Amino acid sequence: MAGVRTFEVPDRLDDDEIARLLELKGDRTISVCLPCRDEAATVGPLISVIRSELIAKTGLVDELIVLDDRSTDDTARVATHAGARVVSIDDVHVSHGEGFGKGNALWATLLVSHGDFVVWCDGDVTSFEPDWVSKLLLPMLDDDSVGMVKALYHRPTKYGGGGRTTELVARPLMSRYFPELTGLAQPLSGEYAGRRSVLESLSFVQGWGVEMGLLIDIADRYGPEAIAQVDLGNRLHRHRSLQSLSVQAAEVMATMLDRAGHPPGDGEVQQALIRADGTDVPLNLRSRPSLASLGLSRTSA
Ligand SMILES: O=c1ccn([C@@H]2O[C@H](COP(=O)(O)OP(=O)(O)O)[C@@H](O)[C@H]2O)c(=O)[nH]1
Ligand SMILES: O=C(O)[C@@H](COP(=O)(O)O)O[C@H]1O[C@H](CO)[C@@H](O)[C@H](O)[C@H]1O
Repeated sequence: MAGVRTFEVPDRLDDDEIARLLELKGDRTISVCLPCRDEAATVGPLISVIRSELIAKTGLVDELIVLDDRSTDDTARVATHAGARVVSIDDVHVSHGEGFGKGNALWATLLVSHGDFVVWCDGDVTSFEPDWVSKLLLPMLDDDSVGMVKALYHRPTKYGGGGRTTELVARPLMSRYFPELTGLAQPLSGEYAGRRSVLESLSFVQGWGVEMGLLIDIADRYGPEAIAQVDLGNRLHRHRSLQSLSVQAAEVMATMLDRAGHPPGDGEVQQALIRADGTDVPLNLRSRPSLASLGLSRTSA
């Protein structure tokens, strides 16, 4: 069975490898986008290192955007001060209607960025290395048939393993319905790169189902071999409570079951996670249409 491809990359990219990467890039452009909701505590150093190592030093990255998703902390000020272009989600909503969630933020970054390739990174990562961006780009710059590159990493924390939603929801459902994706170690990883022409052809689930939706749709449309993964080493990030993660799990599950052809049965469809005390949390299962379907495509990298 065809599946996703794992590309070997060196632990550290030396000057020769960076030079080769720049040659492969040619005159194509690269955007790094950070979706952020209340990430003032961690986003500054991320921006600084991307600016100094990937923009000023090598010129690999052409554009750095922080998408501020209604932060109530100092994210916008910190990000502006560190040198990112900060886009408020409210400005996107003025022209495209209101949305919510991580997927909505990612879709907005695709809309406002210009790169032929887009690299995403979560704003709460504290183990970021500039090589991550280079490694995520390598397979796509080298091979035109690769449309998306996901990070594969190790999580040296007490939570261990692949992450709780990954191991308890995404992986079991991949095994059952999408075996062609099971080779992906970190399907939910927030660090990944995409080819604009591919990304613009896809709709984006607005909530936490966005990563699984994109992967399933790319495999369906372009074949699983259009998806690659590269090893980025160790990753550290903030951990949510189980209570909060259960909403993420419910949205990932709903996205996967919908795409597997198992939407909820007849009768009233529950679009909420119902807790034992009877309270319910609405699930964010709406989608943003592909940019191509809106006539908003930019390039064809
Ligand atoms: O509605 C949302 C939810 C998340 N995020 C951002 O998406 C990334 C991933 O979210 P988070 O790290 O909270 O997920 P977790 O790793 O805890 O599952 C982070 O940069 C968040 O700030 C966002 O912009 N809007
Ligand atoms: O993998 C998972 O199960 C969750 C939660 O991880 P933890 O159990 O807190 O290590 O984390 C994923 O989702 C996040 C939101 O998009 C991303 O930030 C992580 O990269 C991703 O692994």
